[in-house]
Amino acid sequence: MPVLPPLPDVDDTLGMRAWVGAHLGHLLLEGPDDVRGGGHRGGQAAADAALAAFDVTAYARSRSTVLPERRRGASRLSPYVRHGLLSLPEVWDAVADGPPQDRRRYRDELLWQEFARHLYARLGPALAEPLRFHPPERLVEQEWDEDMACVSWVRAELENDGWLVNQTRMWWSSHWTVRHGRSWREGEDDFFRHLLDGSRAANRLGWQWTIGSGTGKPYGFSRWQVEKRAPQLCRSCPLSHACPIQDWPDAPRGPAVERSLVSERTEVAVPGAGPDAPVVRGDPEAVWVTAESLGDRDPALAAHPDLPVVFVFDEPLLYSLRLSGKRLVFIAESLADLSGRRDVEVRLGQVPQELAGTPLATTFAPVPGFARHSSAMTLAGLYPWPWLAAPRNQRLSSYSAWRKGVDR
Ligand SMILES: Cc1cc2nc3c(=O)[nH]c(=O)nc-3n(C[C@H](O)[C@H](O)[C@H](O)COP(=O)(O)OP(=O)(O)OC[C@H]3O[C@@H](n4cnc5c(N)ncnc54)[C@H](O)[C@@H]3O)c2cc1C
Repeated sequence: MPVLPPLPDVDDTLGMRAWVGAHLGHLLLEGPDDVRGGGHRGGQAAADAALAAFDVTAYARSRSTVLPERRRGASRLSPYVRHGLLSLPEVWDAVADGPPQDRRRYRDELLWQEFARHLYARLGPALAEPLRFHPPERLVEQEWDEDMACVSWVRAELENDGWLVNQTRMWWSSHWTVRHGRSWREGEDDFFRHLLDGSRAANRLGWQWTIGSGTGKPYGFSRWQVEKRAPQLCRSCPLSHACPIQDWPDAPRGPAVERSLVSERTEVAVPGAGPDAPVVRGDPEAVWVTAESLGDRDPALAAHPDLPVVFVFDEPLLYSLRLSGKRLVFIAESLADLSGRRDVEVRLGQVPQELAGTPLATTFAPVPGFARHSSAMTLAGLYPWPWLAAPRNQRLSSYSAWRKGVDR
């Protein structure tokens, strides 16, 4: 496949949508003609500005606030964390001077992200299987009431912005699976198509924890949470006097999984933790950046400041995923921003074929796709992933068991 034409300027919103529509539109959920951006601008400059503007004060109290938006305490940094524009260690350090309670709570959430990455590094695609308990079973399918203000509002925010606070992710996933018995795998795929921070690691962990597959305790979503976190939604709801979620859902946990991969210290080779130090086997001619690590401070990019950079949109993968255009706009903006400082070539096709024959430097990524592709490529330099706490065979049976094995 050809090298794609140069990206528009990162601030050229219309140009960027047109570029994504023209070159990637055949792979998108919405098709080529309805490409829109989400609620975050991609790129290192936007990521650095968002981190600089974030104040962790009052995070512990207001992290779960849904509305009004100005009272939300969540950092909204997740799309930048997801795509490696901000590493977990640098976000960790950025809150060092915050009030102790807020700093502790915030860092705890960063560790949940790290826990998700450890799970995915160790289990790979098996993270899509229930970890300890099967999902709760529903024998009678309840009617899904489209008029509920809370649920339809969450849906609109997901589709328009591609970002939700943690609280409403839990509402939606509980409503979907715990109350309605719908497949959590389908719900997870749907989130993945829209969320700008969508990662298999954190998304699968979030779904498994909400529906009780990780803990045996499904999270129940009912009117009570909406009244507490976003009361204006209940006030505006046409079903306010006949609320379908007035009571807690009947949420018995599913049966235990017979052979739980997280209850044993299972060693699964792919993708693993990656190298602890750079592995240099030759002279690279280019740096290959992946969607896991698009920032200027990517270790391979930083080690080779004068080399050209190459990124490949993985056509077969994107064809099967059918992502919303806003996700690819975010990635294209990130590459456009990088192009302001580096010589960036963007390609579309099968990753190993596109890069065949070029000795490359790259940063290890703890996802199965990296292991698959990189084994078929010529890697002259492989750089370590910036872990917050490197995997050392910690227990994965629960967050608290894992946390005990982490030196942070
Ligand atoms: C059903 C469900 C699906 C989810 N899917 C994703 C996903 O695809 N990608 C994703 O990054 N997060 C996911 N999360 C976790 C969490 O909701 C988001 O990370 C968080 O809402 C992002 O907003 P923020 O940056 O303002 O977070 P903050 O509250 O400011 O937290 C700071 C950072 O910590 C990390 N973090 C916070 N909470 C969690 C958590 N529960 N699990 C893992 N990491 C966390 C994120 O990197 C986040 O940017 C999901 C949660 C649920 C319940």
